Amino acid sequence: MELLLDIGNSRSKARLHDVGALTEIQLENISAEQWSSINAVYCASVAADDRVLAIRQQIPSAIPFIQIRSDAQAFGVTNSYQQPHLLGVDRWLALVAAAELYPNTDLLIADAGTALTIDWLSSTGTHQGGWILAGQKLQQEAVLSKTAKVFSAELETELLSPATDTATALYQGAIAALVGAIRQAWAIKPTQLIILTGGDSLLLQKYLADLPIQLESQLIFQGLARYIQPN
Ligand SMILES: Nc1ncnc2c1ncn2[C@@H]1O[C@H](COP(=O)(O)OP(=O)(O)O)[C@@H](O)[C@H]1O
Ligand SMILES: CC(C)(COP(=O)(O)O)[C@@H](O)C(=O)NCCC(=O)O
Ligand SMILES: [K+]
Repeated sequence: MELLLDIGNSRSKARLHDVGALTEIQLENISAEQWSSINAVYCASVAADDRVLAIRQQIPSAIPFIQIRSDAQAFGVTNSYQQPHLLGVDRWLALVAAAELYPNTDLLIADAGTALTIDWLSSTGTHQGGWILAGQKLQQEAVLSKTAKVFSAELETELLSPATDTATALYQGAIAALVGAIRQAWAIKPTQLIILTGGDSLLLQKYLADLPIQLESQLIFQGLARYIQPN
């Protein structure tokens, strides 16, 4: 069994990997018995090194800790960055997993977390580049932090429509930015499929129902799993 870690800028997520099956788990809930059957930890982090260090301290030191980095090429996927290691490892792993799940298919991959990333992957496994923009919360926080009279509220709306109060206007503006960017990406370079992942993927899905969307909530973990070395 292996422990897979996805350390994002907002939160850390963990899965136990057992012969291909992924089970959600909280690091602090892993029992002594479970630790004893974990052969290795595979970690993908886009967060600061001190976050990784703090997490590492919760892991028995005898277990090998393998930190995955973006490659120029692996598993039939080619990175488009001139300096491949600078592509976020979460974006890299999403490409690796998507190429395996949807072979011979050109894809747009949108990862809606702290940031929204949008990446194009050709049917032959070549990353063609992508975009980074502020995610749902950051979109709102940017406006809140630089204005005096805008305020927010806990909201959920079903449709995008002209808003007639401040909090809804801010919320819908944020959703429109994300949905708009995904639609714009698809408009300038359409693909057979759009894969949505990340904490806000479910939220965004309902505003994109007319597009060929596939939700893949475990994409980063599926990418990490490809790096598991046989014992
Ligand atoms: N259980 C949850 N806990 C925290 N955030 C969640 C949860 N479910 C969905 N979200 C949404 O997911 C977003 C974070 O997405 P995630 O992909 O985990 O980000 P990151 O990888 O950048 O840490 C939050 O902004 C929030 O809107
Ligand atoms: C763009 C990101 C911040 C997204 O991270 P997340 O929203 O998942 O926390 C991350 O992939 C990153 O730090 N990338 C490095 C820069 C790049 O990909 O070009
Ligand atoms: K992201």
